[in-house]
Amino acid sequence: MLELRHISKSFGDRQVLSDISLSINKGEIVSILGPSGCGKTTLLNLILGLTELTEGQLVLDGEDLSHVSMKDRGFNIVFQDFALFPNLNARENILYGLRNNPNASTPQEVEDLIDLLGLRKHLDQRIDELSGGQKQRVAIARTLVLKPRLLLLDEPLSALDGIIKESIKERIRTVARQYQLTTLIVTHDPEEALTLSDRVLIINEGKIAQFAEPQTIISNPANDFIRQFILSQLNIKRSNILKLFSESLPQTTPASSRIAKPQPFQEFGHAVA
Ligand SMILES: Nc1ncnc2c1ncn2[C@@H]1O[C@H](COP(=O)(O)OP(=O)(O)OP(=O)(O)O)[C@@H](O)[C@H]1O
Repeated sequence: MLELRHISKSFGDRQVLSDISLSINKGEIVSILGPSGCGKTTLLNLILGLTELTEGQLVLDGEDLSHVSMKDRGFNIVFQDFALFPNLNARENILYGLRNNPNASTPQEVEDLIDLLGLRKHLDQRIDELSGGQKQRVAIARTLVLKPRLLLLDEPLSALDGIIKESIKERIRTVARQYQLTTLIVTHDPEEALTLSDRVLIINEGKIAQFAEPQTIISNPANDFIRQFILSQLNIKRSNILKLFSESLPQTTPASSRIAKPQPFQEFGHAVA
């Protein structure tokens, strides 16, 4: 279990995060959602160890990691721009991290991961010959061969759309379940957070606005900020949200009354990105 205990962060006089306390279960997928500047990236960087805490503690399975270096925390992040090597092919990128840590995965584990992420037929292609979804899967594979104790994803779907996005979501879920890998995802997109995660952490102005399961956030938003933040996005993408949460929405709210009868959720599990 990952525990954040009364975490605060200031840059100079400016407090960016204040008194963040929560626990995340092993294998859980949690999205960190909030408007631009609310402190999402700062929180991710504090967990990763890129930034020092001002106050509070970060504890994993009872071990206090608050002052442990980034390298020794054993976490890993997939950045928004993938940070792949364009002159290497997909296989070389996946294996790159193992050069300094050759025993992190066995050859069989690497092959299993390649199959799990559907990358076998792309292994000999150079990075600039791959689609956005394929690059994202290579970036995830390259991180996973190092067997991180925690997977952090920074806006993993922002460069993708439609069926490719759904396919990557499905794969992130499969990886988290199969490897019991606690996964934290930064996003500014409510639809993404609500459809991908077990629980969503909504931050507003550096404080927790709500930390709950998607259905609870939809049916029982904690305050006006959530109501407006979620509902305004629902108005744009309501059909997608409703496919998943039609039963959770109160029947009498203005938003739900404007919405057409929900269609069954379309399964994209076998789509190829
Ligand atoms: N190194 C720093 N020094 C000073 N202020 C910083 C630093 N890093 C972040 N901030 C400030 O902290 C606040 C939160 O920034 P952060 O990047 O965490 O927000 P965010 O929610 O990730 O935003 P976005 O969605 O736009 O990336 C911002 O007001 C930002 O200006």
